[in-house]
Amino acid sequence: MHLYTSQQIKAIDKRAEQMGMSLFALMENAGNGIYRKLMPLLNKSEKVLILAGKGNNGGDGIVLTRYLKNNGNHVKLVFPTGEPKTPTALEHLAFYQACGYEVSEFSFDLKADWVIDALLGVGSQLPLRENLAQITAWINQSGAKVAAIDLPTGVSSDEGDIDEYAVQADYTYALHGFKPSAFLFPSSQNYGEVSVIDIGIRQDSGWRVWRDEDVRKTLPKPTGNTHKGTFGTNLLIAGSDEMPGSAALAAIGALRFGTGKLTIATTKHASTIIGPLAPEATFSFDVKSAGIADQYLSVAIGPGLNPDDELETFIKDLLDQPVAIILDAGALSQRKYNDRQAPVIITPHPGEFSRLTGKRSVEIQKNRISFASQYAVENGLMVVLKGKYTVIAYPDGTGVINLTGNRALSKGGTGDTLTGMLLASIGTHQSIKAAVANAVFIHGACANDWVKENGDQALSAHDFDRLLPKICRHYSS
Ligand SMILES: NC(=O)C1=CN([C@@H]2O[C@H](COP(=O)(O)OP(=O)(O)OC[C@H]3O[C@@H](n4cnc5c(N)ncnc54)[C@H](O)[C@@H]3O)[C@@H](O)[C@H]2O)[C@H](O)CC1
Ligand SMILES: [K+]
Repeated sequence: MHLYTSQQIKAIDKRAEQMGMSLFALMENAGNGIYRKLMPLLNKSEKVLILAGKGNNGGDGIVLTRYLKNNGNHVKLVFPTGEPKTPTALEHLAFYQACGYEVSEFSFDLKADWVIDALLGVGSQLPLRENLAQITAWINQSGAKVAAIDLPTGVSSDEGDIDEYAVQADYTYALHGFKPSAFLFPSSQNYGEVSVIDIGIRQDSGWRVWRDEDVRKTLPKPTGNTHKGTFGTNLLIAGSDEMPGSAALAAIGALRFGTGKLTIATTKHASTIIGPLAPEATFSFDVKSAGIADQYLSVAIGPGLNPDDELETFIKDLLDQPVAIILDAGALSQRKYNDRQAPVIITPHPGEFSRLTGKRSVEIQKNRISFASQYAVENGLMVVLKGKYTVIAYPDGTGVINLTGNRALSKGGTGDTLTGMLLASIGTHQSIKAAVANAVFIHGACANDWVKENGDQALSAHDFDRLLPKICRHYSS
């Protein structure tokens, strides 16, 4: 479940060849792997049309055709843009023909139940040239089920850009690993259901998808030997007279995700509203940044706070303290993060990230992974870039993509709950990377559980109060 850019794939192919694994063998593994995934979906009576391009993506299509023919499926191989040009695709074509199999003429009158898009892969450069746009437009209106090899033709590999006539796939078989565009916008919408095909090379990417098994492996198990002080005291600086609820929602997230002791720094008025919703918390009405590290294990600041000069000065001083800090909402602004040893985590949604970086939200959505990673590395912090496919970028250049969550989360207050969960999480986990990824994963998993029985529009952030106990139990048992 790793991610690779087109450049990385090219380097991997080269290295594999130097190590003795030929491109011919990799292409064989690719075509065979796709065949195995596709077989259970295909009905023997269905007609399959393989559209192969001139590069190695077309070569994968040639191998797939051979396996389908060997199996007795109704399958035609066509080269709508001309015969293959790369040496490896030509070698596979020669073997295909030596097996006694033929290449058919392409025509817009061909009919099929399945179209396999083997036109362009990671070697593609947008926009579509020559007659390709005509062919992809024909695929999209053919009414056939469409499976794309590696990526849908007309979709960029590493960015969210798509050609106007990009293939709209039902299934995409990504080779060796996901390409970034599977999790970017609008490109991800062209992929359909994506799965990764193992082509026999070791996985070595610094970026991957955070999966169920990662959560089960890293989520702390109850040891029976803990007390309220085991995980230290967490400090939540949140809530104002006008926005007391944000602090309450963050407190629910923290308390339900493992905080042993929680102190909330807020206004007296806000405390009267927060108190009944989070009676376990204690309050501080005059918090000072000096000495915070001696009293608290970690600090989250921002939900329900107004971004003003006073807050900015406070945060600057806070950043000098050797304590883990989570910055959200009102605490997110453009600033310098001088060399700090203790971790900083920022949790912007694309609009907030746009304010931090000066980049437009559409550009951010097209490049969520690379922009988040660049910001994390340059500033030495962790970025949780929220939204569908939340990106978690670590300061060492690695990162993970989270796939849990759904539309139900697009509600005010759910982000506050996540901030509280992150605050609790970094106190209970051994690894801070896993702490952040698990909080994001479980937060999304709560929303997934919610929509099993409820309307997505009906989720409110305070529902996490009862969703979290169930979902935590599910992943820690
Ligand atoms: N390690 C792996 O993952 C392996 C993947 N394989 C497959 O190989 C392709 C990449 O092959 P490559 O030959 O580099 O590129 P393409 O097949 O994507 O196409 C290049 C071909 O297309 C022309 N072209 C590019 N852009 C356009 C455009 N916009 N319009 C028209 N024509 C275009 C270009 O000029 C070239 O002629 C990868 O995706 C996998 O499918 C290997 O099989 C095994 C190892
Ligand atoms: K393709």
